[in-house]
Amino acid sequence: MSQKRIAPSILAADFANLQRDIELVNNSDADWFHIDIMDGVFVPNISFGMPVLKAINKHANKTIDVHLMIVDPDRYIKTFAELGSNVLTVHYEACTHLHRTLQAIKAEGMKAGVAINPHTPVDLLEDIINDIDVVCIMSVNPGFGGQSFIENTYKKVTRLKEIILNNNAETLIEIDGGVTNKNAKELVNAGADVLVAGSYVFGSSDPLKTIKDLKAQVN
Ligand SMILES: O=C(CO)[C@H](O)[C@H](O)COP(=O)(O)O
Ligand SMILES: [Fe+2]
Repeated sequence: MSQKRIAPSILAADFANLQRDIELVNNSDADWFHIDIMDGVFVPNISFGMPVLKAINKHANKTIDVHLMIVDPDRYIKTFAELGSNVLTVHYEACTHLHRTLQAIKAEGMKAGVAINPHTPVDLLEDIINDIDVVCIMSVNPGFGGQSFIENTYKKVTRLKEIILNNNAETLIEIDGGVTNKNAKELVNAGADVLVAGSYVFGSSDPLKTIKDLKAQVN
């Protein structure tokens, strides 16, 4: 079985010491940088935008996983490719022509991700599962870090794994929101491949050790 990945969410980093926190992730057992872009329209919060991603990319030496919480993401696919994104994830709820959006992301050389809100059933992705590289199951309502994990997520992971296997797809399952050492193992047992962790990592007294322990716990 392939290694489970840990993706620290930079939303929870110390922005006044961004380079330090990026180097910390570089030197850790983490696999991906998870970058949350919020527009204040799709979600009731604004995080940061292109100049900050550009600065992150200058120092980061791991896969850049960009989670777009913005309306009409097609407008910025090319820009995010130019900024060095490796995985570009759009929200199911923000796309009218999701299949076309995924094709456009791949045409720019990136892996294509689809995030779904807690109220969106995973079954809605079945017909396009072979076109999706990563499904990001939101285990909180998007917009903020530091929220409590929604327990119904386990059921969604199990069902999505079934859909992936039934269709011989190679899609990765990513979980985003409220991930800690309390739910990581059960998520992976249900079929999760990538665990995003923001406040659990950067809010801990020793983020390097927290990442190391989380990675060891799920592998
Ligand atoms: O997409 C997100 C919020 O919309 C973040 O990636 C997520 O909240 C991670 O933060 P935490 O681990 O603190 O819940
Ligand atoms: Fe996210």
